[in-house]
Amino acid sequence: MFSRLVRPSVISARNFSTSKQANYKVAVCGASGGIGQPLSLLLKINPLVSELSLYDLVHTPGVAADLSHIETPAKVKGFNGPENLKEALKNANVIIIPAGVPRKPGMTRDDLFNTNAGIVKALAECAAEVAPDALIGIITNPVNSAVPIAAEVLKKAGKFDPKRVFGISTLDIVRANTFIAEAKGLNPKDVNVPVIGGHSGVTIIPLLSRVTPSVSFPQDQLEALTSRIQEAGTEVVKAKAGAGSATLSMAYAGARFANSLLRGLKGESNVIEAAYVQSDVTEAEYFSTPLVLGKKGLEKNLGLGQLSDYEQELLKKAMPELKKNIEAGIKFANS
Ligand SMILES: NC(=O)c1ccc[n+]([C@@H]2O[C@H](COP(=O)([O-])OP(=O)(O)OC[C@H]3O[C@@H](n4cnc5c(N)ncnc54)[C@H](O)[C@@H]3O)[C@@H](O)[C@H]2O)c1
Ligand SMILES: O=C(O)C[C@H](O)C(=O)O
Repeated sequence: MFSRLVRPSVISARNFSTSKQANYKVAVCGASGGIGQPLSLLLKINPLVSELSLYDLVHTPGVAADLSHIETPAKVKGFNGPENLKEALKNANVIIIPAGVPRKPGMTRDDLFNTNAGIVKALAECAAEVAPDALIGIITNPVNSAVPIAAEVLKKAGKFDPKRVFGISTLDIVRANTFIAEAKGLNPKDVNVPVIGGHSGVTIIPLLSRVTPSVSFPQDQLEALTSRIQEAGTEVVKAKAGAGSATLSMAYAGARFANSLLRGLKGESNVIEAAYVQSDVTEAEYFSTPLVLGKKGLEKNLGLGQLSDYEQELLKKAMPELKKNIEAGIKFANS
């Protein structure tokens, strides 16, 4: 169903086969926000979710009441404010974090660090205490630094398992699939573009030499498409003109990733999804590559695979920025 998330069956959730149902508690931190609300909606209609826990500083009672009227089995509860965070996260199987401020035109994702780093740190501290076995998916920017922050916090608490902490880079893949399908007149649901690296500008590395179905482009078009994928977030920030960044496409991407985590937990085989995780495939300590997901989270890192000369160059350009972002996250968490 959700492997490419929205097919018509998703809209008519009552038609879901009951054999797909399972009992997982999913918590969304930042559930009242631009991403949090549509993401929570998509999770409410996912048959693998039995309990949906909505945490934010504001508005969760209203969002929870609204979603709770949808005719699907998932029980929805809203939790407002830090005093209710523990209850919200307690025994969660999956925690998805879109809490924090988004960009305005002219800002980089790094400009969000000062505000968002502390938010991710506090949420990870609580997860370490009350949901140490949860799979944690981080949407909050800058993702390149936010994941190392969460990892360091969990390490300090003695609860870090690199198989359970993920930076959600799915939107880069969703966009790449869409743009390549448009360029070649294909149905996007049939297109798979591997995107590796991190989640900002030059650290986003689309592997257009490895698209399925196989496609090729003259060098100028290859460079233009690569650059559009790398700057797609900024394209949305500019179009929203001060009203934030991507929310709806991110909710879709976040729901697709959460669904892959849940399918893995449930024991489905061959669940493959890329994410930004602790990694030894390059000299960067965190890196996004395709992963096999399973009952304990990350089961196998599928690595870089073969890169073209152009992609090798992109990787070389990404590395200094990525390492700097990772270092900043580690330093913050330990300061
Ligand atoms: N990974 C990606 O691909 C990707 C894509 C889009 C956006 N983002 C990032 O996601 C984040 C959220 O974006 P948005 O558009 O939903 O923003 P938003 O401002 O609409 O929503 C953020 C929500 O977080 C809540 N929040 C703030 N501090 C909190 C805290 N301490 N605990 C819990 N909740 C808290 C706010 O109350 C708000 O409801 C931003 O950092 C944005 O850059 C990432
Ligand atoms: O661009 C942003 O600031 C939000 C997000 O990272 C995106 O890629 O849309």
